[in-house]
Amino acid sequence: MGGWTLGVIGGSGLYAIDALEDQQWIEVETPWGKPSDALLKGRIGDVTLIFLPRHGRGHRLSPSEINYRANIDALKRAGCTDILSVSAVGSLREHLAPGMFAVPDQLIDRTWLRQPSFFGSGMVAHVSMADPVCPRLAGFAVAAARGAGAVVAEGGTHITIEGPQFSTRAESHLYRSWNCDLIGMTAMPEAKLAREAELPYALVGMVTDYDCWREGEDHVDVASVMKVMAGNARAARAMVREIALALPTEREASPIDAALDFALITAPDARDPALVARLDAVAGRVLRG
Ligand SMILES: CSC[C@H]1O[C@H](OP(=O)(O)O)[C@H](O)[C@@H]1O
Ligand SMILES: Nc1ncnc2[nH]cnc12
Repeated sequence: MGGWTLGVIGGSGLYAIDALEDQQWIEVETPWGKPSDALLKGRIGDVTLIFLPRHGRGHRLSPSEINYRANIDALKRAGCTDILSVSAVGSLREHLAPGMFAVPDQLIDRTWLRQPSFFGSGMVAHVSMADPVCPRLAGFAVAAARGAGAVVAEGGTHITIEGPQFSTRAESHLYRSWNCDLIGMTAMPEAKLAREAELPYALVGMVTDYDCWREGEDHVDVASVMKVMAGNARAARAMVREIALALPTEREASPIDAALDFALITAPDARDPALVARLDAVAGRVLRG
C-alpha cells in the first residue's frame, strides 16, 4: 500500500485549482505527443494532487483535438494513482436539473475521430470495460460533492458524442431512448485509456443544460453552459478539496491497478519493441522484465 496521488482533469470552466499548496506547473513529455497543457502539481492535506486542464488554459482545444493518450500517459508518468474527471454535461432526464452534480456508473462511446487505445499492431491488449467507473473513487466523489453543498445524483449512463456540435433533436431523443442520462463530449476515450493505464477513473458531471429534447426549453448553447458553470465553479473547487481531505492516508490496492494482468495477447516474440518502449509508463508494470 502507498499513498494517493489524485489526478484531476478539469473540463469547461475549471482551468486551475486555487486551493493547491506548494503548487507548480510542470511540463511532461510523453511518447504520444503533447498533453493539453502542463500539469499543475501541489498538495491538499496529505494528498498530492495533479491537475490538468483538459482543453488547455484558455480552452484552446476542441473535444476532438484533445490528445487523450498524452493526457493519460502524462498523469500516469507523473505518478497519479487515480483520476477524477470534472466535466460539464447535458441532462437527458427531467430530474437531472442544471446546477446539479451527477456521478455516472456507465459510459457509452459514440466518438470516432480519436485514438481510443495505447495498444495496437505489435502489442495487442483487450481490457475489460464492463464497469468503466471505479466505484471506490465515485463513492468518494459523491460524498465530496455533497460535502461541498451540491445536490448529487448517483449512478446513471453518460454518452460521449464526437462534437464539437451539440446533438440534433433526433439524436437527443435517440440517446434518451437508449436510457442515457447524461451527455458530454470528453469522457471517452479518456475512461478507456485510464483503464488501459490501470488508473481507476470516476467522472463528476456538472449538469449545465437539458440539451435539446425538452419541450419549452431553449436548446443548449455555450453561453448557457458557461453561465451554469460560473455558478458552480466554487462548488467544483470545494468538491476537489473535500475529496482530497477525505481520502485515507493509505491507499488500498484496487482491482483496476491490475487491469492489464489478463489483457495482453501478443506473444512476447511477436511484440514490436518500439511500441513496447512507448508503453513504458502505461504498461511498464506488465511489460518490463
Ligand atoms: C462548453 S460546452 C461543450 C463542452 O463542454 C464539455 O467539456 P468538458 O467535458 O471538458 O467539461 C463538453 O464535453 C464539451 O467539450
Ligand atoms: N448538451 C450537451 N451535449 C454535449 N456536451 C455537453 N456539455 C455540456 N452540455 C452538453
